[in-house]
Amino acid sequence: MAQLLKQSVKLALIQLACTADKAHNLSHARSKVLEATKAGAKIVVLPECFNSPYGTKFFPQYAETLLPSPPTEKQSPTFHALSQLAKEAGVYLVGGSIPEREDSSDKLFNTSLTFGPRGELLATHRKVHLFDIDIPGKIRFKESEVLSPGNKITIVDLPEYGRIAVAICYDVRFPELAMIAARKGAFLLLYPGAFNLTTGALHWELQGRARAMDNQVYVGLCSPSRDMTAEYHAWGHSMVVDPNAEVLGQLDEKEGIVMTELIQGRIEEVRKGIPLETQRRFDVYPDVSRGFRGTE
Ligand SMILES: NC(=O)CC(=O)C(=O)O
Repeated sequence: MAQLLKQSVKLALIQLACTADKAHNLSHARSKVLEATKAGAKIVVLPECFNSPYGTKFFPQYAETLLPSPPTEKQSPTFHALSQLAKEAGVYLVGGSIPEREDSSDKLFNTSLTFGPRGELLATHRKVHLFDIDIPGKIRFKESEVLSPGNKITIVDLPEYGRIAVAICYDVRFPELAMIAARKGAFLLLYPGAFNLTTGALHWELQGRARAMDNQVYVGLCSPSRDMTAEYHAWGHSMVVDPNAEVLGQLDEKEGIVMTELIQGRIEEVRKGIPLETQRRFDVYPDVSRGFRGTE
């Protein structure tokens, strides 16, 4: 039987120090991506909102227009910078996320662009679940005050390696999305994300490990580093989890790169030991995702 990951591959998560200076963020991201690829990474991930501060008041100011695709350099300098960088480095680049403005509707989205090694755009994911929380005395954040949600699950085929899924931050809290991607054959679920000091300590690692454990796939969570002078304090702790829910690598709150080898055959090994796939009882829960098995 074909293995989900066609060959072992090095994954790098760049926990970038993100500032209010977009041009600086882009050139800094470039140097870190090149550092990771020189060390052998073939799939590289940037954090959520890597080229702007994270906050509803910043989204309109930093938003770029991505449609019609490809946008002009003026409409989206980030699109062009990421495309050129993926090509220069010869890697699959999951470009974190950026605030996007859809010109036709004037709606804003939190959007992730994935490029292939020839600089070609492979996928666009608009954050499906907006980060709306209110924990008294701790944190109130309402993305929906300015953002609109995306409406699709994003699965990307990397011909040499297999299938990955890309979603953004709060999306990780919704197991349905991860489950469907895994049933469709993804070997890796990637979440550019920016949890905070309240939810990060409680749920960041738990969410990553839970999605890996439930689905027996690799999971990567990629955060900005923490800046206590910024308005939003990111949790950091970018991490890679293996299909047995073991943490393969995790940073602290400072800037850095998590480099991990994803091993061909590991998913199948874990699934052989704990064969959830063949033990599911669709007769007991026929409405749950039976139709999502297979590769289409
Ligand atoms: N920033 C997010 O989208 C999500 C988050 O911080 C959380 O779920 O907690």
